[in-house]
Amino acid sequence: MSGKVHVMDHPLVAHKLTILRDKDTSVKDFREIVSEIGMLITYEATRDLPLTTKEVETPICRTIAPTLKGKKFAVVPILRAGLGLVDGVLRMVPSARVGHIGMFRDEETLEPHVYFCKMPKDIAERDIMIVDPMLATGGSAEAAITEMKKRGCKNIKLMVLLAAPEGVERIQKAHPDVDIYCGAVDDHLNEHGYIVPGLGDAGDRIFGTK
Ligand SMILES: O=P(O)(O)OC[C@H]1O[C@H](OP(=O)(O)OP(=O)(O)O)[C@H](O)[C@@H]1O
Ligand SMILES: O=c1cc[nH]c(=O)[nH]1
Ligand SMILES: [Mg+2]
Repeated sequence: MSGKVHVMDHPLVAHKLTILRDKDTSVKDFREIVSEIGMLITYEATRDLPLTTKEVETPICRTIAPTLKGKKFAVVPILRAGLGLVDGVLRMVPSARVGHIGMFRDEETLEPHVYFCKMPKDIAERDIMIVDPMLATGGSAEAAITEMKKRGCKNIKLMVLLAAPEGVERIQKAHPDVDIYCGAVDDHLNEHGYIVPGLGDAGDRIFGTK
C-alpha cells in the first residue's frame, strides 16, 4: 500500500500559495509566507501526536488536562530551500531537534547528490518531518528519505508546499511507508524539471539569489 497524500484543503493555505506563485511577490513576503504555510501544514501533520494527561490547577479548580506525550520529534530541511520551512515547524513544535541534509541536483540528469548531512545523535529514535518547498521529480526527497532510513529512522513524513504528480508517484513507489503533506498538487513538470504552474525556483525566491 502506498503512503497517503494529505493535500491541505484550507482557504488560508490556498490564498497564501497564490501569493507565493505571483512572480512579483517580494523576497521578504515570499519568505514570511513560506514560514506561515509551514506552520499551517505542521498543524495538520501533527494530528496524530500522542497525548497523555496531567493535573493542573486553574484559577478555578484542579483538573486533569491533555498534554503532549513527550514524543521525540525532528525536522529535517533539505538544503537549501527547506530551511524556509523550519521556522514554521519550530513555532508549532518548539522542542523539535533540527537535522540538515544538503542536496544538489545534477543539472543534466536532475538526479540528486547528498553533499552534507548533520543529524542529532538520537535521530533513529525520533519521528522525522523532512521539509522542502518543492517536490518536483521527487529525486531529492526520495534520496533524503533513503538517507534517513540508513540512519535507522522509521517514522518519516514529508512536508512540501507544492508537489508535481510525478514526484508524488515516485515517493509513493520508493517509500510507500511515508505520508506526504502538501499545500497543493500542481499540473505537471516542464522539460526543465520545474513544477507547472508552480512558483519558480523556491530557493532563489526565499534567499533572493536571482
Ligand atoms: O524533486 P526534485 O526534482 O529533486 O526537485 C526538487 C528540489 O529542487 C529544489 O532544490 P534545488 O535543487 O533547486 O536546490 P536549492 O534548494 O539550493 O535551491 C527544491 O527545493 C527541491 O529540493
Ligand atoms: O519548480 C521547481 C522544481 C524544482 N525546484 C524548484 O525550486 N522549483
Ligand atoms: Mg533551487
